[in-house]
Amino acid sequence: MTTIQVAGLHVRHRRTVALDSLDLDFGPGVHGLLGPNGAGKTSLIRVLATVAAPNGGRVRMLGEDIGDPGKRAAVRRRLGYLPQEFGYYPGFTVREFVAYLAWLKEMPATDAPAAVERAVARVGLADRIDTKIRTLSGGMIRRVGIAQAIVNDPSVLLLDEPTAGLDLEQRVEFRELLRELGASATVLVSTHLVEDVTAACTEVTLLAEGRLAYRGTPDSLSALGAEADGVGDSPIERGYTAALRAHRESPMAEVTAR
Ligand SMILES: Nc1ncnc2c1ncn2[C@@H]1O[C@H](COP(=O)(O)OP(=O)(O)OP(=O)(O)O)[C@@H](O)[C@H]1O
Repeated sequence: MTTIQVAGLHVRHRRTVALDSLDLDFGPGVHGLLGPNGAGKTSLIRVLATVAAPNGGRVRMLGEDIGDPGKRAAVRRRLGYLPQEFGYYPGFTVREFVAYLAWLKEMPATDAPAAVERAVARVGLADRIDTKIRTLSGGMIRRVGIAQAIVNDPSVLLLDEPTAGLDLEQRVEFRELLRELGASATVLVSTHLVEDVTAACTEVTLLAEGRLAYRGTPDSLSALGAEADGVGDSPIERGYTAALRAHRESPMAEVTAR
């Protein structure tokens, strides 16, 4: 089942081409979005989150064309989004902030309080729910960001570097949460931490210079690393460097292994 279809997507920031005629589709599961700095990961996630309009191309999400302003509100109610730079109100408690986001997502008022408690518990902050956000650590604030993204049980969840700032134990728990969420939702996670991809993702999409460089499973990417003599400290790191090298040597060719 395809929940997100991207066709000919083009995004420019002034003179920089961030996404260059990108075609992609995603279905339920956890999709790791990898790529070097400036590859276009954030640009893609921002278009999918409906916070940035592309310069060209089309995106269908959950059966709707998100370029159609009349369809966007219905899609947004079924979306969860954690931006790379996540804004919050430091004087709000965790409960108040996540409840505010539930309200913005137009959740029914009768369901919201229990949904807020459930989302906060899922990120391991139940004991801090009535604490002001300004008194939390950076990693805890990141977890508040994840809680607001999942409060509406989204069908599409977009997480831009969600594990940045989380300690190892939290990352391990977060991967478990990702696997749970990916059982029913389409989850896109951009990350620089390839070990998160190995542990939690069902598929890998590697972008480079605004184009698709590789698609496959974490295992197939690791296998490519062994075959193509990639460099790195783990099988998936070797796969990552091998796929990037192949893409740079022949940028029109996407290496696909499914
Ligand atoms: N607001 C902006 N103004 C100008 N250029 C931008 C802007 N945002 C992004 N870019 C450029 O667009 C390209 C893609 O950036 P993007 O942030 O999408 O990449 P990324 O893969 O998320 O990178 P990172 O891993 O560093 O977060 C880069 O060349 C970047 O410099």
